[in-house]
Amino acid sequence: MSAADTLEPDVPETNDPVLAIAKKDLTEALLYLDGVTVTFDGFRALNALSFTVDPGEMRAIIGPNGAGKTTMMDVITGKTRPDKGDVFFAGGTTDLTKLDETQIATLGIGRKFQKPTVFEMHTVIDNLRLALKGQRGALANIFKRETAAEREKIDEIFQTIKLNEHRDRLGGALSHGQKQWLEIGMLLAQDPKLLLVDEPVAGMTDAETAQTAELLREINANGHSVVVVEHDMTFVRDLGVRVMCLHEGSVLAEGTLDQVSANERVIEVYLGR
Ligand SMILES: Nc1ncnc2c1ncn2[C@@H]1O[C@H](COP(=O)(O)OP(=O)(O)OP(=O)(O)O)[C@@H](O)[C@H]1O
Repeated sequence: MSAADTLEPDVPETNDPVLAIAKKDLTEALLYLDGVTVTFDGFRALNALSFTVDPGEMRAIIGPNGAGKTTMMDVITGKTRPDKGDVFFAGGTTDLTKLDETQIATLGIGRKFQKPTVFEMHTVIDNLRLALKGQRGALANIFKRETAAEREKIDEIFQTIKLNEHRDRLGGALSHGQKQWLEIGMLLAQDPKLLLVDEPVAGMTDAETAQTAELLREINANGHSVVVVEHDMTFVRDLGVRVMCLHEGSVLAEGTLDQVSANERVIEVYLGR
């Protein structure tokens, strides 16, 4: 199915609820995965995976090890090509499976990997400067005077990630949690429409975990859509968002955390373990 086929305006009305949802979501969704299958040596890491993320939505994704969560992020960011299926962005206008990783990042999809990767030998503020100027590349750029707009943007990010008092410390001197927040700030410098965040609170203290939930809620309230993969259920509860449980490469359950946690299959394959 091509994007052009799917967006054909004269698609006849359908009584099939799945098709009806697909039709509605293609024009309204920020992200739309449709029947995405990824096979590694005959093993299906993703199995006809379909879901949507609305503009401005934050979605939590849970599921047992090997459920396909990382592979799903790899497909969205262009690292892995699906064998089958479509991945549309921005109301179905863009088929991400036709783009490479750089093009997808440029479209406004930012990804935070599990481990922090800040520049340890640079100050916190220089890390943000580098992220802001990333498009222009050269490391030497951080020594050039920033524009008023860049300064304003950096101040805005510091407000959000709450590291203002650590501006002049080296990245490497921050705590694990602070490094994670700095890296999220570095992604915000690129103004992503959609932020993919992989297990952000792994290794964090309880206080850092609670602060991370607050940070992501604020980022979401500022208009960024967020997809966050996480195993920590206290954190997922703090996020207070729609939850999707993946299992064997497909959606096993979707709804509020209470609804998903009460699902017998979710308890059997994941929560009850
Ligand atoms: N490059 C690869 N080659 C072969 N198999 C792979 C590859 N990448 C992932 N897999 C397999 O695909 C399945 C899904 O892996 P994936 O990493 O997406 O799961 P996950 O839900 O992110 O798990 P976790 O919670 O442990 O991170 C696993 O069985 C994994 O071993």
